[in-house]
Amino acid sequence: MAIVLGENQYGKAEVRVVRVDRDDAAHRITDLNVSVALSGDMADTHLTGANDKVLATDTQKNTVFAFARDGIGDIETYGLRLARHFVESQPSIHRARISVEQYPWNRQGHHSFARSGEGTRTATITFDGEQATVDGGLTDLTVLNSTGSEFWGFPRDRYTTLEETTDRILATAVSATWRFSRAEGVDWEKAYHTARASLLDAFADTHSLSLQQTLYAMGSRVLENVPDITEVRLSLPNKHHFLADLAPFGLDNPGEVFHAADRPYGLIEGTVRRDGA
Ligand SMILES: O=c1[nH]c(=O)c2[nH]c(=O)[nH]c2[nH]1
Repeated sequence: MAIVLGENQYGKAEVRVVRVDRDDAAHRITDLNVSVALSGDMADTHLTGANDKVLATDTQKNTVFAFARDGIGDIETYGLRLARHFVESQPSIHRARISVEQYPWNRQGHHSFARSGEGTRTATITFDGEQATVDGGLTDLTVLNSTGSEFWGFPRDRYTTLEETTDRILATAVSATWRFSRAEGVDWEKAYHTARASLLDAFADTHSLSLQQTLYAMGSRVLENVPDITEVRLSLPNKHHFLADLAPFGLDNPGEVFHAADRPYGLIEGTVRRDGA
């Protein structure tokens, strides 16, 4: 039986780069975690150890910092620059994938910032020498509705103990990834902020009969508001809040005291796309 090398990729993961823009008295901070994954003509290094086609991951890390010297701008543009550079400068590299996480900081003063808990912006850019693909997104955007959520009408079998409810807390930490229809001519900044606001608005104003229904509403809202986005993938952990039983202490609990359970949690995932995308 012959043994062959299968799919492979390599790169520097989680390069933490922080840029300070000092053009004005009010500085700006760009705080990123950048991962590079390259693939191409890498058989030799795996089969014989010849490294003449291997752009060192250390060089990749240096490139991430060097490209930040000219300014970073939005992470989609920065990722596109890096992806194109690796493929176009190294004949042995046929495909690059750049994944970027951006941590938000809120301004406290001209040169003082507080790390914000309002989610992490993400972008993944791939370039194969001809075609570039851009996925935007966000993670860790934690949201909660203290009413306006029901869950009932589900099947009951011998193992079902969950009570039906017409008023519960609905909470989740949103992870979303959206696919852009093109890699040029998009206002990435505007698209990100519109998509993010769409997710938040749809979460807040959907009277929820299930987290699945809320997921669909959130994805639809993004597609309605951002024409350049063709598909939204959502991963929504159901952060359960169980009404605490205070009866043993002789106390009632009219929906005021909850146990915020950590695990297990329901995990609701789905894709909402334009028909034909
Ligand atoms: O919104 C929900 N969807 C479910 O599929 C589910 N399952 C469950 O136990 N609680 C919930 N809530």
